[in-house]
Amino acid sequence: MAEENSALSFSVASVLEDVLNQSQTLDVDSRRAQESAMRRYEGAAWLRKMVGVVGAKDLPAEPSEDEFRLGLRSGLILCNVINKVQPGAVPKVVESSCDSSVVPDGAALSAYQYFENVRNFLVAVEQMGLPTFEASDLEQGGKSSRIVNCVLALKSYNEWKQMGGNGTWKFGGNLKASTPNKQLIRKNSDPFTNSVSRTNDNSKMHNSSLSTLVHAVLLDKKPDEVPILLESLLSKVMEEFEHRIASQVEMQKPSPKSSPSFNGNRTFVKHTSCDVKVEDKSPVMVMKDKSSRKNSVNDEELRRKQLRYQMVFDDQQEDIKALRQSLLTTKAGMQFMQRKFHEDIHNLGQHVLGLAHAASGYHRVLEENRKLYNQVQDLKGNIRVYCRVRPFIGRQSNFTSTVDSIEEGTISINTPSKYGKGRRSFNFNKVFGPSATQGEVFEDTRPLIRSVLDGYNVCIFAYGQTGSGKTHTMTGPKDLTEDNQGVNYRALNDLFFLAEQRKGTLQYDVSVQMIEIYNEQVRDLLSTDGSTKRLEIRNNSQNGFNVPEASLMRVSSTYDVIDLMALGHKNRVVGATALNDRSSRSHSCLTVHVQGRDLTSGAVLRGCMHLVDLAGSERVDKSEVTGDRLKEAQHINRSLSALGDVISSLAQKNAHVPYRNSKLTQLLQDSLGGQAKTLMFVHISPELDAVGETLSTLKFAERVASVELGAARVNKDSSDVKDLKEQIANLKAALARKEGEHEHRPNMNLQGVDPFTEPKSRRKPAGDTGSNETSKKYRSRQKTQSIDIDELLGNSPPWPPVSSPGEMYADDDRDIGSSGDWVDKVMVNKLDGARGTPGSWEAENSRLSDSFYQKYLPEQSYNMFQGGNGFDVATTDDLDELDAATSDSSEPDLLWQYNHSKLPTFSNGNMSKLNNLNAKPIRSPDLSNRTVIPNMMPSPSRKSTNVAPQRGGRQLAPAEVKRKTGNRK
Ligand SMILES: Nc1ncnc2c1ncn2[C@@H]1O[C@H](COP(=O)(O)OP(=O)(O)OP(=O)(O)O)[C@@H](O)[C@H]1O
Repeated sequence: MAEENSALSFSVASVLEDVLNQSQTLDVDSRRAQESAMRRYEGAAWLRKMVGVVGAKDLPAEPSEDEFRLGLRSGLILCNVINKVQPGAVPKVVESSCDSSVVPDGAALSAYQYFENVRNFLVAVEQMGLPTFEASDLEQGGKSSRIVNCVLALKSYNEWKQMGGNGTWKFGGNLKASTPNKQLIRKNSDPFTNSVSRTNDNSKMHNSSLSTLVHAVLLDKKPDEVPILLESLLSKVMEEFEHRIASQVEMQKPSPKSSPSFNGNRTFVKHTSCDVKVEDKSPVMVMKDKSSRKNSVNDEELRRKQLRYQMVFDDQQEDIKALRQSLLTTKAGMQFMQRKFHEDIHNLGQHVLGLAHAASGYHRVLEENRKLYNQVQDLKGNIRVYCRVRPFIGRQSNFTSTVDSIEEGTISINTPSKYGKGRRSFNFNKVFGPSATQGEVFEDTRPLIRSVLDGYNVCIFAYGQTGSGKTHTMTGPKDLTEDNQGVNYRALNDLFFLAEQRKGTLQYDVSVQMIEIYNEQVRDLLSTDGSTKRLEIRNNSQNGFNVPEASLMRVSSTYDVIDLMALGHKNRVVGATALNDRSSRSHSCLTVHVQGRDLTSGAVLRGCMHLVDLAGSERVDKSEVTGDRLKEAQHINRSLSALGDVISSLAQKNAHVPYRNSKLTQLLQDSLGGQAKTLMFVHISPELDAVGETLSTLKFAERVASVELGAARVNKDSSDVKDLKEQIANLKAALARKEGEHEHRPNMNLQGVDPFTEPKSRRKPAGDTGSNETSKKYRSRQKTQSIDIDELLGNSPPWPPVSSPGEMYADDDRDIGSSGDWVDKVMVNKLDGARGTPGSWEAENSRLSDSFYQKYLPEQSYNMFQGGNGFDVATTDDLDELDAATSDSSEPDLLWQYNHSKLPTFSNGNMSKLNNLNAKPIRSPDLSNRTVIPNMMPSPSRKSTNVAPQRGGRQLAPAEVKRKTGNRK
């Protein structure tokens, strides 16, 4: 409403203004007419003055335009006047012959005459440089103002001339006075005009300029004109006002022209509707219309802008559409990519899983390979070699080690320039670093212990330079605890543990011996009297293992072993050198005999194990030994050198192996080149100054590792085979007696008689064993009916040795054979008992032969001895295979024995045996039917049950051991 009021008040002011402007326009026109008349009158007056009233009788004093034009039409007045101003300007003036009044409108003169005067006048005027006019201007409708202007210019010229004609004549009249707009412009200083202009400039000035405008309009008006003018003005105002009101009302209505979408600006609409009326408006209205036009232009511009915006908007819509489309496409693409990505990730995951699987498989395969490698080694019968690095001891902890790295089975040694600077790697079955515990070291040895119980021969020996830790590994340190016990204690402990576990099915007897080889003499470390008897090493026909003829002590618990070993270690020669304050000056060997009886089948398993702690090789310049120590060192080095020779020839597969060159190699003969399971612990010292010894030790160990053993065989006799063996032994004994009687000699040389137990190479030369001492013992044993078959055969010193458990206890005069441990003796005793009349060889032989042939020759023994194709007797090899299948050995050992029996190509010279074996059934039903041996040939197990247990099985109290032994150190 306020807006409407303001629009209304504006309209009143502008209406009034418009009215005043209109009246002003009228006023200007009248003034213009007045001015023109005035100039005309001035011209007419001057002309009349110049030519006289008579001469200018056709020209009234205040002529109208027509009168002025007609009065001058003949040209006479003009020519006469100009000749007065400029004499001779028109040389000849055609005068009128008659009174012009008679001929109205100059018709009395001919047109030609008039024209000549006019023309002459115009030429003269032009020549004078005065403004001219057209001759036609003198005619009706011509522009009289131009004629007036020319006359006034002539007048001015005349006046200038009369004034003296000084300077340049300049006409002050307005040559273009006929142009009203110019005149209006020239009159811009007029308050009215200013008012309009200001109104145009600023509508706020309307009210103030209005009074000025009215004042200006009325200023020069006569008093009697004012009421009429005001009346007209007011009526105009009212009329315009009503018109504006109507327009306002019209504007209130929605205009069909106005676009609803185009901001609905009413002012714009109003001005648009007024556009057509601009020409009819007052000056104020014209200004308003101009404003409207301007608004219209703005409107157009806006419309164009709107169109542009619309186009831009449309374009943007299109773009948005396109963007949306591309967004959708991108989204779909992204989803596709995402799916693809997930698929790829999944595939990648699968691939990684596959790889991980493959990797774990690869590791499994590696592990498997390692196992297989060991198995192949086992199949090849190689000696296992474990390497152990001694830690720095005492104050050596900061010393640099020669050991560069240790990885599973590989040890790398940094070699100084002297040995070809760089690194040298050695591969063994296992390498134990300086931090390896006694328990860890034993863990990898355990399967071999189990093998002993399963009837295998085992040899574990420690090799290395002096002070490298051999005794530590095999026995332990000086201050022994359960944790730092060495292999010997742990092995025996395990044996008892396993024996205990198996006691429901197998009954084990365990006996130990302990010897040392000191200065090339075999000495009994468990001798009760502390003597240093020289003993021999010989083959035990029971298990085919070279064993010493030393005291055989039955043990039934770990405590027994601890006591006995304490005794043995006391007896062992130990001396201080520059390299080791407790240097072992001898090779020591703890031999463990195990005999297990199957409680149901009666089969007997015999295992034998050497646990050898070698004396250390030493450079005497380093060990700084003299006297006895030097002599010991020389013996030690010589025997180790002999061991090296044996290893070399075994590695080179020489036909001849020099076992007999030393007691040590004799002892280890079956362990190195036989059918035992052998493990060597090679020890090295970490010190830099020992690197030479370390390298040669490791090279030696590598060589040992390459030595191929014969296939390990289980020492198991079934009841039948055992009985057969007993029969054979009896036959041998009978034969020997017979021959002895025949030759009247008590000792017989039966060399080459026993094809089963004694290889030719191992037999001693005739006469070598028949020492007086032995003969005496033999004779004394005869009294107690306790003899050894080998003793009987006379080709070796008596076995078991004189320092048997029976002899260990001087007050116990028991029969060695009565313990039932060793079959040979049991058999002999049995035979003796059965024989009734000792020495009756014929009768005995006849009885044995009868018995033997009745039982076996027709079916078995004949074939067995003759190699015929009759009854298939299970040979030792058959039994080995059977054992392999039934033994509760640890897996590697089972594989060992199984593969050895199955894959003869890896074993030496067993092909023919295995071929036979494969052709035969493993266990013949007939054989099982024939395993029962008549009463006259009781099995050792039965025999043993008849024999009262002796003190050999009792645990030896340390005090008792001490009492019975002397300390040689
Ligand atoms: N693995 C080990 N951990 C701790 N100490 C060790 C280890 N091996 C050896 N020793 C110590 O090193 C020293 C020498 O060891 P040890 O007597 O066993 O050597 P050796 O090879 O038997 O020497 P030798 O040949 O002269 O008899 C001993 O004091 C021993 O306790």
